[in-house]
Parts: sequence; C-alpha cells; structure tokens
Amino acid sequence: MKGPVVVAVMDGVGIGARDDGDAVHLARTPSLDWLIAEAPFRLLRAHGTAVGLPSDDDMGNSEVGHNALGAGRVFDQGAKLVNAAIESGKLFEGDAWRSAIARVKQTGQPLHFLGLLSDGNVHSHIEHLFALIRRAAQEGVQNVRVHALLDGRDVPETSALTYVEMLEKVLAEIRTSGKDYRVASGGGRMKVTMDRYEADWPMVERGWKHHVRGEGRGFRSLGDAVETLRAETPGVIDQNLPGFVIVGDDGEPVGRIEDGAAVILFNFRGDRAVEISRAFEEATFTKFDRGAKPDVFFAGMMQYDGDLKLPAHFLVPPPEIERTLSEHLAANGVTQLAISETQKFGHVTYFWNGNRSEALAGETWIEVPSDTRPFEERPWMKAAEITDQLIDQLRTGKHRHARLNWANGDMVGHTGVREPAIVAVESVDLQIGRLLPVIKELQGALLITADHGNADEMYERDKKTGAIQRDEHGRPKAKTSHTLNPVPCCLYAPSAPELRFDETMKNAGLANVAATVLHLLGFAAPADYLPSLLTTSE
Ligand SMILES: O=C(O)[C@@H](CO)OP(=O)(O)O
Ligand SMILES: [Mn+2]
Ligand SMILES: [Mn+2]
Repeated sequence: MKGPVVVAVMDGVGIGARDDGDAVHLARTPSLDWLIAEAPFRLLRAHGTAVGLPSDDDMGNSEVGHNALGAGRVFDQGAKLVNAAIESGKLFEGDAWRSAIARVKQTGQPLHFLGLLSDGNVHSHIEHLFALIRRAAQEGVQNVRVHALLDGRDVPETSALTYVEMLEKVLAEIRTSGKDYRVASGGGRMKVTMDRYEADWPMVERGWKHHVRGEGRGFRSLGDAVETLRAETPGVIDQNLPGFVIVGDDGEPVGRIEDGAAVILFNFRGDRAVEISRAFEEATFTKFDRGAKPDVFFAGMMQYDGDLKLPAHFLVPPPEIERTLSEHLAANGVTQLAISETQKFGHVTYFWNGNRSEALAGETWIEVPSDTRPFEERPWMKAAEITDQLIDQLRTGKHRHARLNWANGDMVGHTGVREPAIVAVESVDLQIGRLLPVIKELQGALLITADHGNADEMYERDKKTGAIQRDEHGRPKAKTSHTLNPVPCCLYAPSAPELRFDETMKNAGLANVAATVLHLLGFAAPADYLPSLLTTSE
C-alpha cells in the first residue's frame, strides 16, 4: 500500500435488526451503504468470548473492543479475571486485600467500598462487591461503608432500585450478627466520580465531596435518595441522578472517609477509575481542592494504568496485554497517528495500546476537546473536527498508519433518545464521505469498523421473544446500553482492487483487525495473532 493505512472505529455502531429501534438502520448513510454494497464488507464479532468476556451474554464495550483491536489476540478481561480470582480465593490471599483488612482491624475505621452498583459487567459487577463484603464480614471486619454509583447505562435506564434492594438485603443480613455495614453515599455515574480522560474533573470533585467529606444533600437511605430524586425530576435516568450522602438519626453523614480507613474501588475497568484513584493517591494534587487528604489504604479492583502504576495496590492483576500492534509498528519504525475527541481519546491510545498511557516512539496522539453538554443536544459531537485534523495530518505524509474513533453512535446511543442517535450516525457517515476521496488521492486504505453495538438498538427488547418492550402507554422503552450485535467491517482501498476478505473465515472478530492492518502495511503478523481478514491468494 503506497498511502496510509487508516482504521476508523465508529464507536457503538452495530448491525442490528433493521427495525424501528435501530438508529443505524434509520439513519441516512449513503457512504456506508455504498461501501457495504460495493467494497469488501463483512461482519465481525464484538461481544462475549470474542473479546475476552465471561460469556456470550456479555455485550461488548470500548475497553475490551479496543484492547482486541490493538492486541490482535483475545485476552481474558477484567470481568473474567475477577470472577476467577474470587472463585479460586486468590483475591483474598493477595497483599492488597490482606493489607486493607489489617488496616481497618488495627484502626477500627470502616472498610469502604466505592464503585458502580449493577451487573452490567462493563466497569463492575455487583456480585464481586457482594463477595468482598461477605468475606470482610467473615474475616471479622466490624464496619463497612458502601459508596454506590448508580448505573442505568450498562443496564436498563431506571433499574437502580433492583440493585439497591439486593445490596440492602446483603447488608441487613450481615447486620444481624451485630456488625455495622451500611451505605454511605452515592450518585449517578455520569454526575459524580466516574469521569474519564479528564473530560470533566468537577464531576470527580463532586464525588469526592460526597464520598470522602460527607458533604451534600442528606438522605436516610439509598432507596430514599433514588425515589426522592426521581420524583423531583420526572424523566431523569439513573446515570444522571445527582450525588448525595446518607445521614444517620443525628443528621450527620454515616460514612466519611477518614484517616486510618481502607478504601476499595471495586470497578475493574480503568478509564473511569483513573481520576478518582489519582485523587486518593497523588501526594500533590492540583485538579481540585480535595481538602486534607485522608490517610487511607487505597486499592483498586485492578491496576488501571500499567505505565503510571495506578493504583499502587490492586486486588487482581490486570490482563497482561503485550506485543500490541502499536508496539510491533513502533519497533519497525512505522509512524502512527491516533486521533479522537476527549470522550474516546483514551480508547485509541490507552486501550488500543493495552492500557498504557504513554505514547510509543513514532506515535502522534491528537485529542480534540469534547463538549461537556448533554450529547443528545449536539449529536454531531466533534466528528467533523476530528476528520478535519485527520485529513490535514494524512496529507502531510507523516503517518503510515492512522486510527481514529468517532464517538457519536455510542455517546448519543447511551442517552436512550432515538432521534439524536439517528443524527449521530448520519454525522459519522458524512465524515466517511469526506474521507473516501482523500484515501483514494493518497492511494491508501481505510478499514471502517466499530468496537460494539449501541445505536443499533435504541429500544429495550424482550430477552426471550426479541419483541420491543413497551410501557403502560404503549411507548417503546428506551435502551441506553450497548448491544450484542456484530459490527460492520468495510475496506476501501481503490488502489488495490484485488484485495478481498477471506469468505471462508466464519467467526472472525475484532481481534482479527490487527493482523489485517499489518497485512495492508506489508508485514507478517506475529504467529499468535489471529489471522488477517484478507485472502492471501491474490
Ligand atoms: O461510557 C462508558 O463508560 C461505557 C459504558 O459503560 O461505554 P464505552 O465502553 O463505549 O466507553
Ligand atoms: Mn465504545
Ligand atoms: Mn459506550
């Protein structure tokens, strides 16, 4: 290939049922339609075991999707590794767990658990939390406090009370033995604590105030908080519930995080865990005024960043993703560009490179700042600006390989609002239309795919029958989470019309893309990479 080899990831654009809830189908997408009809096209698996998740009932997500794209192999991912470490008991034999228990036993301070309260299995799993809580009780920990982030993004949009009930039941059971196990604070995951890629530090600051300092509106219980806040803001979905603290009979917060305590962040996925971990760990911290930093033992479920060694203590070792496509290209002197907007910047850099935050030799990373307003109000997001810069960069001739992520299908898909999701997909298609002539002019190749579905299902479906679920007024129920659908994969390489996908390859997935990129760049893939999608008989 004379020109650059470009991989475009349309985040959250799967191939779905092509019905009334499928914004990818409903969108007018002349460029994608043309590629699907005229250029090499196939579907790729992007969920479950194809991306290292425990089962094929697990939807894909950006972390596992971009890890697979960038690593060319399938690694067991956080969800699966934590299950195994709990089952084997290894988690509880590790230094981090032992130190947390020892600390609170010595000081009498609570053991605090902070994380996303759902069974979404993208960032966390509620059963992991329960296993940790039960084990703490068995080991004689007297006080536990839970800081619960409400989901509605990886699970149905107003499902929080299901998880609240489950949690309260576990805590109540343990209290019967005279222990003091309670919820201490909480809030919607898109309002507090779980910001990523430094898009919105004030979100983390709000979370810090609630969880650590006990500041914020007080409620008597987690259920009371959810119900009252919902009643006050009709239509609000769980991910957007404001933060709060739980107060006791005396009106005082029941679970400030104070000197001598131990804190376990039970999310296993890194992107949205890095900032709050930094707030707990960094000696000098300038992102917001955190007040006096409590002297706590802090541990993450995993180590979230292999370059920064963040956090220092973790319960389960992360997947060892090594010899990535980027490393291979860097070692061969191939120049690479990675570009996206803030919300997905780390996806094409950190996740793509196996959860490492430092650029390799010959890599250029460009971040276009994202909006911080609701994405359904601006579904075009920064797709055009990303493409502007990408085209300028490609024309310099500096980059042999480029990868980009258009965030629209995913970020707008997560709002659960269908009309803007349609505009989101159309916005991406418009940019594809701009890119095609540039690829032709430079005699390069463009591989367009996605990391998982999202906008392809904007309505909840019945798990058994597949029928669209409706509320009591007959209106379809909005769906905010990712999907199990396969993703498209199209190749546009007008200067190499002989290139074809190997049609005999049946079960290909995202992890086959890395070898395909190497193939297009004229390199043999390492023997343990999943094979290139292209035929070799030309
Ligand atoms: O927003 C996120 O954190 C996840 C959903 O939990 O989406 P994605 O995997 O696409 O980044
Ligand atoms: Mn994604
Ligand atoms: Mn998403």
